[in-house]
Amino acid sequence: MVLANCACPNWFFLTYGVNKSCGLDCFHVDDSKVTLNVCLGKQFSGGELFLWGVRCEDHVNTETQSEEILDYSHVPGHAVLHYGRHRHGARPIKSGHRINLLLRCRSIVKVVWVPPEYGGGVACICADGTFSLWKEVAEDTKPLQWKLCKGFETSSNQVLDMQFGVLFTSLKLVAAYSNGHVKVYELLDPLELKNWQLQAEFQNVIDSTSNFAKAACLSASISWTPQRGDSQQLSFVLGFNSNVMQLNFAKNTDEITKAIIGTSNAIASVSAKSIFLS
Ligand SMILES: O=C(O)CCC(=O)C(=O)O
Ligand SMILES: [Fe+2]
Repeated sequence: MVLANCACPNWFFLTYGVNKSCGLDCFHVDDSKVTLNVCLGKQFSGGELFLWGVRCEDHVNTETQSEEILDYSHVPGHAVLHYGRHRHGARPIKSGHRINLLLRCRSIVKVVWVPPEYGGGVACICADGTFSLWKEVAEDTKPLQWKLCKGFETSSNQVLDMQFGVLFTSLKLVAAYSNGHVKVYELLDPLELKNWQLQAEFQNVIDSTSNFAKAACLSASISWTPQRGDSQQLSFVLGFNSNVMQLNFAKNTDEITKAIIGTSNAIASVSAKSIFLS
């Protein structure tokens, strides 16, 4: 199983002809940070690429301003590089055939299986710091495919690490972000991998960042503590590396943040080292 070719197809060829084109109905955003679209040939007319402005996930269907509209006629041997979130599509081919190489830059840096009792799926962190959940779709005649279940909103912060934690019937997911925040999500419906609720959010370097306002995390590593007996508490340790030397040195012992996650939603107390949910 090669996930890179399924969940985040990095590159593929497109062939369009008069009866096979993308058309206005395929107006879309790509599942990538940036897309490189190289026209390889051959002879064709029509098939222009139209671009209608960059939008975030929540505003993908908002109005287009006239100054945002850009029509580009493909030229064999030339390439276009655009943001994945730049809304775009291709007009129908009027004659001939067009072949393009599409390279979607969104390589995977980490995959984690969803615990088996919650179905076959994986979480992916991509090199651009985005983070999503994918489910296997098996159809008899077709090769195994991966379908996007949930893309987590990361704003301009990158996800550095994530891990699942299982507490009785509840599935939790903890993610560490480049701005030093840690988010704990809970799955609301065990049968619906897309329904997650943010249960807690905290700063993992809470004392230190007030002194170093611009501190950011460069890497992080999370591990859930093995559960003992029938303990009703779940905890994890988080190690991180920040861009502020003093944080990594002077606060050496604070690099490990320990969080105790109980069964309900409220944060009872927060300190540099411990988060208690009760
Ligand atoms: O046909 C084109 O040039 C654009 C195709 C495209 O945007 C895509 O496949 O994602
Ligand atoms: Fe596209």
